[in-house]
Amino acid sequence: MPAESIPGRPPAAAPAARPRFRAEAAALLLRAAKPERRHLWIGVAWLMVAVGFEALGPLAGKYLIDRYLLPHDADLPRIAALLVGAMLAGAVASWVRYLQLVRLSGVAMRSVQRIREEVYRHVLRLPMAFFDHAITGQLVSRVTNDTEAVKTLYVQVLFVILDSLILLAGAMAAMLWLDWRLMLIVAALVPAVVLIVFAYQRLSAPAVTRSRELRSELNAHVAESIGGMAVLQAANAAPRFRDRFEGLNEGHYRSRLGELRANAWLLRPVLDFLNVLLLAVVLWVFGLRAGSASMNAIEVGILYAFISYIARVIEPLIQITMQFSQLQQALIGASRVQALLTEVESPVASERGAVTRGEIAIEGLTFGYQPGRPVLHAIDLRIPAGSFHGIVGHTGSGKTTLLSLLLRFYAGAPGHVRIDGVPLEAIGEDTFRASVGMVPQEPFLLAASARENIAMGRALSDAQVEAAARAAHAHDFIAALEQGYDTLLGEGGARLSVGQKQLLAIARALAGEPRILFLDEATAHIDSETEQLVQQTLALLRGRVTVVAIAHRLSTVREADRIVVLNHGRVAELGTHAQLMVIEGGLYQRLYQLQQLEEEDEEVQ
Ligand SMILES: Nc1ncnc2c1ncn2[C@@H]1O[C@H](COP(=O)(O)OP(=O)(O)OP(=O)(O)O)[C@@H](O)[C@H]1O
Repeated sequence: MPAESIPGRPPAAAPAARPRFRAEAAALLLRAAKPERRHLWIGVAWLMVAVGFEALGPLAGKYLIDRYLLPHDADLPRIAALLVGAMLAGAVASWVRYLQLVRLSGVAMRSVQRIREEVYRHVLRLPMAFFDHAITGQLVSRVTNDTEAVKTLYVQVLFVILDSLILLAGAMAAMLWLDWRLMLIVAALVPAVVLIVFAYQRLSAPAVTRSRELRSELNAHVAESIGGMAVLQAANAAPRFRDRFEGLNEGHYRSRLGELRANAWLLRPVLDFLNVLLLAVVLWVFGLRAGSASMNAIEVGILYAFISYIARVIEPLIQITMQFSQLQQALIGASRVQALLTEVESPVASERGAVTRGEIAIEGLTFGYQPGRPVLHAIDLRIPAGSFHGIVGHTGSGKTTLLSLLLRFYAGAPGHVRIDGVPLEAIGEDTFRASVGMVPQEPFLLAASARENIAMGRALSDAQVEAAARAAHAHDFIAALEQGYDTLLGEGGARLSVGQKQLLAIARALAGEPRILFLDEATAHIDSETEQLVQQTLALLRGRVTVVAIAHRLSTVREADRIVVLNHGRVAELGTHAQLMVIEGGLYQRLYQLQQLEEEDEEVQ
């Protein structure tokens, strides 16, 4: 099978090339270092001091040649003082460079830290609709790799460029002072370098963008393969996944190579050639002057200084051009981070409303994931505080969608759901989440201890955690683990059976002492005996907690105060088990009879 044939994965978004994103990315990079202004200035000051000390070397050399060597003036104490002075200047320059590096690296690291936190906080506030389309590996890549762009910018790009510019300015000023005509010849280098950089950018930009995208796709592919390893192996899909990985990896290698080629052809060699050319021109000019007999002893010192300075002009220019590749990468990384940051967060509700009793009123609720394709149609439902409601219906009838709306995971039509008379969207986020518990269809467990999984970061005492586990009938199996509540459960709770994970998820929801509890197929994976225990738990909550439970297994909701039967997104039937069972040819009755037949079949087998 060809490498690109695994379906279901959209290509990585590529906002990087658009100028608006570039400008925003640059703004993001600058914003990251804003609180560090003081450190930035101190770092730049150290940089200038270091460059100043470094510039003294050639001047000392020129002075030595002109003043002592050519006139054969063997004033040893003075020569020694000059040499010691030059060495001291070098030592001071090295020390100040160290101070500068520490200061500026600190700025860069803290900026990365800040941006990474900002991105992660933002991801936590994104609406669930975003995650319907997001690809985990790519998101991870944004938060970890792309935020590093900031470090590259500050440690490598800006300061190398700044450093080089200061060196360049220093060297040019010194040359201007020594001989302005020669300085003009050297200055001709600058437009040549600008041209080279321009050509480099044109050549390498597509490769840089592509390699970033492919790296993020590689991450996504690895994350997806590891997440679905059991299915992947069982479906013998490993060869196809391997082929796709190798295809991506090959693409990544090629785009990196394209980038390196542009680097290797354009930057260093061309600039090195210019260096040689320039030296030749300067020597030629000196040669002409010697020929016209206007050269005197002083000019030899100037020649020495010039040759030293040309190296000092070429090196910063090479450094500056080399940084453009890094700058390119930094901007592309930053524009990907910026694209994520511009995703609209879930609206923050005011802190006015609160859940007091737990009464839910739904009126005319219509909702669809895509415009014009409703999944729920004009739902009307009153769920009194403290009651137990079951939701049943065929696969795809909209049960989870209804629960997701009640949980505020999606912004449904505002004003159609009220809790205790307050519109859902007006209840403060913290109050809402503290009052509403949820047991999801797929129990999600952290790679942490059983205790941490129940507490989920809430300040709960050991006694509260244990009480919740007992109520959910999870205490016995947790206590039987080798370190009881402190046993690490492995990634995704890999150490537990699916049924045990469900019980733990129920314990977690109960530990928050919610006013309203939503369960989405919480009994799907537990045996009948444990299911009865869960039913007892739910019965105990009656009157205190409003329970809304989706169940495929109808026995779970048999005792509910009312059962809502959904059919193609509409409430088809509503009533107690007994009331629904007498609707001749009714949906519930049929579902119930079918399930009983299935159970009988299982018993016979
Ligand atoms: N995130 C989503 N984006 C787009 N469509 C969705 C999304 N989630 C569900 N749907 C669609 O909405 C409809 C109702 O799905 P929902 O998950 O609510 O059904 P359900 O009754 O809970 O099914 P099940 O019993 O299988 O869990 C389905 O047609 C489904 O394809």
